[in-house]
Amino acid sequence: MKRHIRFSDDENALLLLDQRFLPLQEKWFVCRTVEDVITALKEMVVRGAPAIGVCAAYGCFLGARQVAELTSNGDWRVELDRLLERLEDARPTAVNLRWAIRRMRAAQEADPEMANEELQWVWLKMAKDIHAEDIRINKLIGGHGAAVLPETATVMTHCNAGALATGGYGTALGVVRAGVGQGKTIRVIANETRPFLQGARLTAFELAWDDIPVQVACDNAAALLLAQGKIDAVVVGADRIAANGDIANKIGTYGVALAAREHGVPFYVAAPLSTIDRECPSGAQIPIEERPQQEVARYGGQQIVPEGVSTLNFAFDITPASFVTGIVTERGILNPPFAQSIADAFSSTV
Ligand SMILES: CSC[C@@H](O)[C@@H](O)C(=O)COP(=O)(O)O
Repeated sequence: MKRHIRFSDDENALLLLDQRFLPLQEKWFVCRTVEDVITALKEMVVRGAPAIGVCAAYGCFLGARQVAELTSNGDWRVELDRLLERLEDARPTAVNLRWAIRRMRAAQEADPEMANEELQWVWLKMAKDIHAEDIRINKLIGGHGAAVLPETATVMTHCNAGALATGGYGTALGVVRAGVGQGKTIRVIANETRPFLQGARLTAFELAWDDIPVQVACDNAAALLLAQGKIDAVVVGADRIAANGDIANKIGTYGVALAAREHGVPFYVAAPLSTIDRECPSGAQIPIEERPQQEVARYGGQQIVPEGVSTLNFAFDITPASFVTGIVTERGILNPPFAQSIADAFSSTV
């Protein structure tokens, strides 16, 4: 897969492969300000929890640069706070957004008198490091997850937890990529993932690009495919994982987990530790993003719901920890009971 998040030193801008137009068109969205990054996140130019975190880190740098141009002396810090608060609100469920901004902020708080120019330098370097680190972590996740897949496996995925949803390589699709790299014969059934069609458009696009066999199925075929014994493992990503192991992921994930449990198919969640929110005791405290009604009411630019009829557009659901076979992280696979294995993962060093 090509690199879809790039910082151009020549243009001094963040360039994002615009996922709204994939797989039909390759267009690039240019971010020069925090507002551009907020728009990119809200409009889903870029999406997927780890990718959102990487873009937020670059957004901090763009914010620091922008306030240096607009304000004088100490005022820039106040204006920067305001911009970063807005950035943090761009998408409520994906915790990597808050995680990245906190990490950037910690560097500033360590030296509160730091001049704007120096902060820009520090933050651009940090954003590039977070980006590179995410790819490295995805590869570790991939290696751990691939080890539990059979030599020949059909994997069901939901949404897109691939290179396009991360700094590169992918979490759930990182497991698939690493499995193929280990010489296993892996094919993927990608649930189409209404309404934004991340599975049909993005997962299929990036796997086909890498010559990994993939078929797209309607979301409502998932239970049938699991009942027919056609799936060896379900592997999905996560937007936020609570301290007890409850998982927030793309709407429809919970239904897939229910059917997988009923039919004895292992259900793995692949995510970096930065997706685990230890301040969130359970899934009940995870905010579920509601998106514009139009995303459900329209399909391919056409209105498909009668005018005047409202729609429900919850972007995520919560899969209880009891349905999860294992959480695949960069520190290995966490097993139930997750409250304990999550706490252990944070206390261990690699
Ligand atoms: C590696 S990405 C994991 C999740 O972020 C992914 O499965 C997902 O639900 C993304 O939702 P999205 O609304 O497309 O940002």
